[in-house]
Amino acid sequence: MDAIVKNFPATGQTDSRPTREQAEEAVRVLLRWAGEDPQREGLLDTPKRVAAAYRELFSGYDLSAEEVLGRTFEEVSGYEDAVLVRDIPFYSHCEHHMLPISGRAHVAYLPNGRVLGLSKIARVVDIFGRRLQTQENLTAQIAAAIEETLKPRGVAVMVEAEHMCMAMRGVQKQGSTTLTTTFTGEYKGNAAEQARFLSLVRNR
Ligand SMILES: Nc1nc2c(ncn2[C@@H]2O[C@H](COP(=O)(O)OP(=O)(O)OP(=O)(O)O)[C@@H](O)[C@H]2O)c(=O)[nH]1
Ligand SMILES: [Zn+2]
Repeated sequence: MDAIVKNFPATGQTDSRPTREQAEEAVRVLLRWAGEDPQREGLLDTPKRVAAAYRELFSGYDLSAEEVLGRTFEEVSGYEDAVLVRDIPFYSHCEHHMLPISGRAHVAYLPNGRVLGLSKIARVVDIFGRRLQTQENLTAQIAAAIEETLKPRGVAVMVEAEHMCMAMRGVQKQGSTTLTTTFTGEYKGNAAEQARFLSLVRNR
């Protein structure tokens, strides 16, 4: 849990960040490492583009899930059954190879008098997705962020994803997906609630 909390809210270390020029130089080194000539015309602007793309792909370090989830609604007319947002698409990058992970997250919670704006759940998936991740940590961080800010009766998160480090290289198994789940509160140890979550996710 410590690792989860440490990564939350944000870990944007702007003080120790290299300059854009240093980042671009690092891209030139990797281009040479790949066997390319960074001075080739088609590659001249590539370091600049890659540095900019990195700011976008890893923008989750500059965002705080706590801030995004801070606004909750209390007027819910006594609604207390599960709220499920399923099929939230996301891209992330594995922390082992820095290669893409693409998948879908399904997030449910049991309200405790307060609910979240639905888009905020998808935003939280993006905040943690746009960091270097393992799928296990991504799943646990989404659950922990909702648990700690909304304090619902329980949270259920399922992530299904394909890892390019397993598809494009290494063991080269295209199309295999990894499934991870985290359950907190009333979902934890409650097989019936978990089964209901899984069937809501699965039944179209
Ligand atoms: N648990 C977990 N493992 C991951 C995730 N993303 C990638 N991996 C795995 O991390 C492992 C890293 O293994 P290492 O043996 O250190 O690295 P490697 O030699 O590049 O491994 P191979 O991919 O088997 O070639 C691999 O088995 C990857 O499939 C993830 O989200 N969760
Ligand atoms: Zn990997």
